[in-house]
Amino acid sequence: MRRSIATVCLSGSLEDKLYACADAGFDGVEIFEQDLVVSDRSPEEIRALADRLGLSLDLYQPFRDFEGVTPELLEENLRRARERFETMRRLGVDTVLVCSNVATATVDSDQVSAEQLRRLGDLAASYGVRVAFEALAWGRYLDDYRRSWRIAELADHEAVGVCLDSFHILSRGHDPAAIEDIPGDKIFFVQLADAPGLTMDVLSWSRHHRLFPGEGVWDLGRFVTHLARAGYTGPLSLEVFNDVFRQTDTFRTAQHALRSLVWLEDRAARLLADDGAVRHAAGSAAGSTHGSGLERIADVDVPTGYDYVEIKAEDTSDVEVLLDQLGLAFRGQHRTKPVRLWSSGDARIVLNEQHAREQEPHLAGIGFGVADASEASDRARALAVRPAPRRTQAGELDLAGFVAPSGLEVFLNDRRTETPGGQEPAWAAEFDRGRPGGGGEITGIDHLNVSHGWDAHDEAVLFYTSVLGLEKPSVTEAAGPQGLVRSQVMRSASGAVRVSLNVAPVGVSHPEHIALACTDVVEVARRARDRGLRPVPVPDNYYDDLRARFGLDEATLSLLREHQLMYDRSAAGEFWHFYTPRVGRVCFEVVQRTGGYDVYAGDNTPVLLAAQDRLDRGGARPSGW
Ligand SMILES: O=C(O)c1ccc(O)c(O)c1
Ligand SMILES: [Mg+2]
Repeated sequence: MRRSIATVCLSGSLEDKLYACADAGFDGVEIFEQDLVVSDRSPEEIRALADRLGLSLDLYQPFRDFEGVTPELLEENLRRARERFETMRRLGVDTVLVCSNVATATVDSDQVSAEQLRRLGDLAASYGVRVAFEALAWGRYLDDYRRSWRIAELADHEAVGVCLDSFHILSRGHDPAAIEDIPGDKIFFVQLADAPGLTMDVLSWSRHHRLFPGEGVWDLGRFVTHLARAGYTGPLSLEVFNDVFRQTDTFRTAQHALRSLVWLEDRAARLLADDGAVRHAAGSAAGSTHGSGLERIADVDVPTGYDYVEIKAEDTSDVEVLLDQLGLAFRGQHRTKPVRLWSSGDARIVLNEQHAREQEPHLAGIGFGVADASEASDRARALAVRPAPRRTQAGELDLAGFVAPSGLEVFLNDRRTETPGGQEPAWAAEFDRGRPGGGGEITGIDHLNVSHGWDAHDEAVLFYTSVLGLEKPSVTEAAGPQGLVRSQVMRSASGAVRVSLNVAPVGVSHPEHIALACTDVVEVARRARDRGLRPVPVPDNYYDDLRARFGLDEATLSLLREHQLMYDRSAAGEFWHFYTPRVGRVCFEVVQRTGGYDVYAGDNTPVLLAAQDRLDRGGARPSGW
């Protein structure tokens, strides 16, 4: 389907926006009126630029407060409309979005609104313009798309149809299935936005918090299937009012936006195909995706586990001290690069000193095991993800790598070899001169906690959703001394891969951590202490709180206190864990899950943040203590 975007989604001047949309690969744009009003380019110049860039101008919007008014006001509104149609003629745009009256409506009547829209339709037709009527979620009388369609139907004018905007429909909890009752050719335009699940007034939610499809809580794939079944063939257009995207780089945001549409089309096409298969089995011929115009891309190949985590620094020796204390073994040095591998069980940590001058230790890459790396790479390429540069020597495995938001490199590998200790990623054979893999208590990587700036978080959510097929079960918030840290947990359906995406407070380099799974956290902590590790200290107040919350016995509490362990419990099981101090920007967490405990001890995060802050300040207290 044609891909379009409202200029209101992006930062910059109207020309900047057009260049960025064309560069990202959009087919067309909606001109948000204010973007034109504040521009020093004439409508003719904008039209010529769009033409040169190969962009169609699909919609002019919004025309406000038209229907449900007194006869005197109607005449004034028609005069306003004539001026706008004049502008549209100069721009060469043939569809105007008219949103339901929020300010001046005094008549709550389908008949009256329909008659007034018919008058507007007559005027519009004389300019060759079509009117797409949109029910705003906060319209004075009209806030439901089913009613806007009823009114457009009553208006019974070839130049009057509806505009459907997923935000207004889904924010009110209205069932989108009734879209299928609207003839496709009367749906004149479609606007798409996702949103976070917030409880607030719909106007503020809409104007500040909309997200690109795939980044929020709504099933927009399903929404698009209703449009396809209604027979809609016009553009799918993003209309995302969002305070962050109004500030981020125009070109980057346009690319990010297009990725959301590519993902959405694929998802909707797959849902249609699945529904079609069901209908087919039930004996009906309907439901084929043929003709829906929705483009499918390569299958998603959800990672089956972590191959490795890469830490990069000019000097990684402090990290190696920590790994040794935790019981991982030095597996070897890479044959041709200043790269070293440490491991225990399936926990593989790659330490990279290549091209890392003056860099402190930080999380630089994640390797995932996938079933078919070439298919997974095709998908990433279809989603226009930038490939990661990699220098590979003859005889070395050429892993497919991609750059995730904030520069983290994600590598995908499907080549494994049998070793005496079990299966291993094939690239591990490129490391030698070390000891065999440790078979200690550490068994693998439990989860990763990665940080993004406030301006890259939503893009990161979309990356892990669209490229790797991870789900986003929950959002948590933890208060730290330097600000609130918001975390979006992303995980594979099996739980084998979990990545928690943190939004760091502005100006704070929030620690990233690698959580290692183990079979006996007390033993790991004991041995680490014998080897000189001082875990992140946990205050006594925390243990008092644990006693109050869980009624733990004194023996358990003193064991926890002795090893500076933290604890959590759910109906399904227990979670025991501790953190190492950080080295550069990274630290390690060691975790032991028992039973079916499947979350992340979110209540313990503020304890970590406060303790880490004390360590960063060298334990200094304000003077007077
Ligand atoms: O917030 C608004 O006013 C507004 C304007 C035009 C739209 O299409 C819309 O969905 C919202
Ligand atoms: Mg809209």
